[in-house]
Amino acid sequence: MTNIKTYNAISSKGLDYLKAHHYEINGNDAPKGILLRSQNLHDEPIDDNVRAIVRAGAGFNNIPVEELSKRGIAIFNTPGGNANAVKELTIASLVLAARPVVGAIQFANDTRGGDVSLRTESNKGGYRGTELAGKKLGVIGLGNVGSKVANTALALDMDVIGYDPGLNANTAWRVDRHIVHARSVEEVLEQADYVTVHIPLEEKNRYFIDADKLHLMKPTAALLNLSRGGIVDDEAAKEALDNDQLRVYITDFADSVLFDNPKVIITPHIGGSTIEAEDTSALMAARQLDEYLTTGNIVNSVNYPDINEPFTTKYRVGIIHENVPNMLGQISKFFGDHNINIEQLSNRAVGNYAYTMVAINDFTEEQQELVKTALDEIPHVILTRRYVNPRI
Ligand SMILES: NC(=O)c1ccc[n+]([C@@H]2O[C@H](COP(=O)([O-])OP(=O)(O)OC[C@H]3O[C@@H](n4cnc5c(N)ncnc54)[C@H](O)[C@@H]3O)[C@@H](O)[C@H]2O)c1
Ligand SMILES: O=C(O)[C@H](O)COP(=O)(O)O
Repeated sequence: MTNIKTYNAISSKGLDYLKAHHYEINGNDAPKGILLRSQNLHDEPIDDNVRAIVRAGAGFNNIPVEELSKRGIAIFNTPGGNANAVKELTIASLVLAARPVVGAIQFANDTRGGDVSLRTESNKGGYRGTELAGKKLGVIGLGNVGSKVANTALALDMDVIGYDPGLNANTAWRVDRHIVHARSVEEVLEQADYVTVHIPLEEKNRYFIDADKLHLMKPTAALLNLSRGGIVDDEAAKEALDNDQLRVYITDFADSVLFDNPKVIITPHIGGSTIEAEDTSALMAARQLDEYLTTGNIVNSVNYPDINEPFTTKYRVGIIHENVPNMLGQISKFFGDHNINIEQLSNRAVGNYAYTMVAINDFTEEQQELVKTALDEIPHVILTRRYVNPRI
């Protein structure tokens, strides 16, 4: 049985799927795959046997993607699997930023003795809030989460302005046509009463919301960060709050600099923590992992191009290689030189890496052995795997 190593609490929906497909979970053999959530893999040795790592969730900044890509390890995430959960917590956070609900609950619970009803009723003026309707929400990042937040805010009668220079023809359609597309993030920050950030923690996004950007915001504005610690410069946010340049900051990422601050609300990274989101993400992750390990199909990879073709031949060879000239020429020449007939050849490249899948019907044991060893000798080939179709 193929062993899969797991980290973190992975929903049984995903684990059961793998067990039903003849995988062992956390067995004694060297693992072929890793399934995880937020476990930090940056300082963790990854066994040479590992061929795939799947993040049951969206953010993959906990995985050393570049280093593992050079070793031929395919890395996947489960885009959208927990987006609804984050959307709902973001809407809750908007309400918490508009109405002093947290303080009001605390006050009601702290009320001891006397005429409780009179005491709470007479003090409720101290917990007056504002309404979201008619206010402007700025959404930075209109991906799986941001687009849902933006669309839902329209239904709350908010005006919505969004910023995402990475939208393409496939992703732009998710965003309601009533959402104004800003040309710059500055435009969003200057106009919005509420700003919510839904972007990945990549190097270019570290401290994306820094002191300069905070200065552009209205002093009455609220800032929400349910994307990652490190996307907002928390020290700068604290300073903006202390200097009345920002009204409230809600974050899903604890940072000691923000503790015990009445203008801050911290949740302990629970954006994706619903039963539904954990089930969906784990099942997506398990399916993608099984699909790659058994057919070579790549779906939702964050480091290699996706290729997802029906497995209709007896064999396939998947070749992960660098995205440099003449690789297809050399690969097809290799098969021709060894008298192996190619039924179908698929190739895609993204960034520094490319994936070539060769479909084969007639493939002797000797030829298979050769492919396993000699193909890897072609310069810039990183890893070759052979797949056998169990249905033929
Ligand atoms: N709090 C939680 O539990 C939780 C749950 C899910 C996701 N997240 C975080 O939220 C992030 C977003 O999730 P998603 O599912 O929407 O991801 P996604 O990949 O679907 O969308 C991210 C969007 O951000 C855009 N983007 C990237 N950099 C940008 C920038 N500088 N300015 C504007 N737009 C930018 C991209 O073009 C993309 O459309 C994840 O990377 C993860 O870190 C947190
Ligand atoms: O990026 C994500 O999907 C979220 O941050 C959820 O993380 P978790 O799986 O550790 O809850």
